[in-house]
Amino acid sequence: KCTVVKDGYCPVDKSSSCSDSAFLNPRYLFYDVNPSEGFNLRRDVFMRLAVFMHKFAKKHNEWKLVLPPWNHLYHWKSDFKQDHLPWRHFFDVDSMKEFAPVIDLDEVPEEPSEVDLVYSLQHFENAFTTKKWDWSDRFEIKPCNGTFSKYREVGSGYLASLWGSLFQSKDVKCVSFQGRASLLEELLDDDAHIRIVIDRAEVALHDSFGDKLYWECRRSMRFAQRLVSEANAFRQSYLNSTDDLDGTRIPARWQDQKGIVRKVKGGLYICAHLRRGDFLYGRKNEVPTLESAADQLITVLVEQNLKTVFLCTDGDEADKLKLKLLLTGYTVVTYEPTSAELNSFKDGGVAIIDQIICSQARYFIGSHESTFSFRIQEEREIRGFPVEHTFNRFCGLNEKCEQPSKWEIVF
Ligand SMILES: C[C@@H]1O[C@H](OP(=O)(O)OP(=O)(O)OC[C@H]2O[C@@H](n3cnc4c(=O)[nH]c(N)nc43)[C@H](O)[C@@H]2O)[C@@H](O)[C@H](O)[C@@H]1O
Repeated sequence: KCTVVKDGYCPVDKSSSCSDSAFLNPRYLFYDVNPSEGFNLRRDVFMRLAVFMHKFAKKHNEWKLVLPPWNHLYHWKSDFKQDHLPWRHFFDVDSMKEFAPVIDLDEVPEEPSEVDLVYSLQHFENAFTTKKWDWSDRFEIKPCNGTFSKYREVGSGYLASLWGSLFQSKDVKCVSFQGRASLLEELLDDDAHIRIVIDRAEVALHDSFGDKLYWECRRSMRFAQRLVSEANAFRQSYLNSTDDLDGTRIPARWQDQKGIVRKVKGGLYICAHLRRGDFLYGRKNEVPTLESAADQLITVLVEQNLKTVFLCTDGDEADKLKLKLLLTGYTVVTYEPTSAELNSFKDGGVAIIDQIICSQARYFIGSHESTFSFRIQEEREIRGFPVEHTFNRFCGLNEKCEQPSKWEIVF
């Protein structure tokens, strides 16, 4: 049954009777991210590791990258618990497996409560304060800085909280780390352990941001089909938008997409991603007042000769109502799940549905330095929108406003 050794590894789900030593003696690379990071930065951290695994697995096909379950994130405001969600709740993990050997935690045989070793990444001390900065890629096992308090010595090992569960680790090593994720290869090469955790994985950087491999990995991150279906049904019902009408259809398999022609029109609406929440104080100069946001939207609507805005925001009901009033004469559409739908999709799924609807709009305007907006821009790049219809953002009232960098897709 182990049919494929394409690109040097067998996709794990097709491998049950493979006699390859990789399947007889699998090794698992777990990872975790600083708990305060949001959903869309976590997706970016995943990509850094997935690109690394894509290359590493060609030489060491016994390794699988284990996707850390999603635990209730700070931004998930619904009051029901949203813990231990596997990646397949949000993403098409089978599609992701076609890029790199990744598995959800519950696919690890005998889900472990014990790992062999945690490498906890940390920045070099004074890395950002000394004037003489050493830019070279490097790492060094060092005494642990603040993050070490996360690990408690118990008996001959350690107890650690990883992705919201308690784990025992035989050992913990802190690694001052500076550079690309592929530097991890040197750490793993010298190691004979079976279950290794890379904690604070966000410290590792992209091997190469925005190159062909980056985009292959990004294209493989298709959303879970039920979220796509829900977004598509909503588009059809409330925005008269379908892939065929809008010309936004892409091949069913990401591997079959060979390029884009930047002629895609999209649905007859603009999408506004208006980040509020913690941005109201964290990015207060760049967040527009609602009056200013409405003015900026009217300018775009007139320019694009459109009458409809799909509003996607983490603002509250009062914000949405006020914006609707400020846009009287235009139609403002929002995706409002029933409580049963919210319970089923969860806050993260609803956010993805918002993102999917935005990725199909004729024109997109997002929020300054929001990774939520960045991921929408990437989806639109995959569909082939003209760049000027994608890389736009709201400006703060008194800000010297620069538009976002144009990170164009590469095949
Ligand atoms: C500055 C940093 O910005 C980072 O936010 P930023 O990149 O926008 O993007 P995220 O890291 O994804 O965090 C924002 C979260 O807020 C919710 N959210 C934001 N906008 C929308 C929306 O339009 N629709 C829906 N349904 N949900 C939204 C959603 O849960 C999303 O994952 C933060 O994660 C960090 O904590 C920090 O504040």
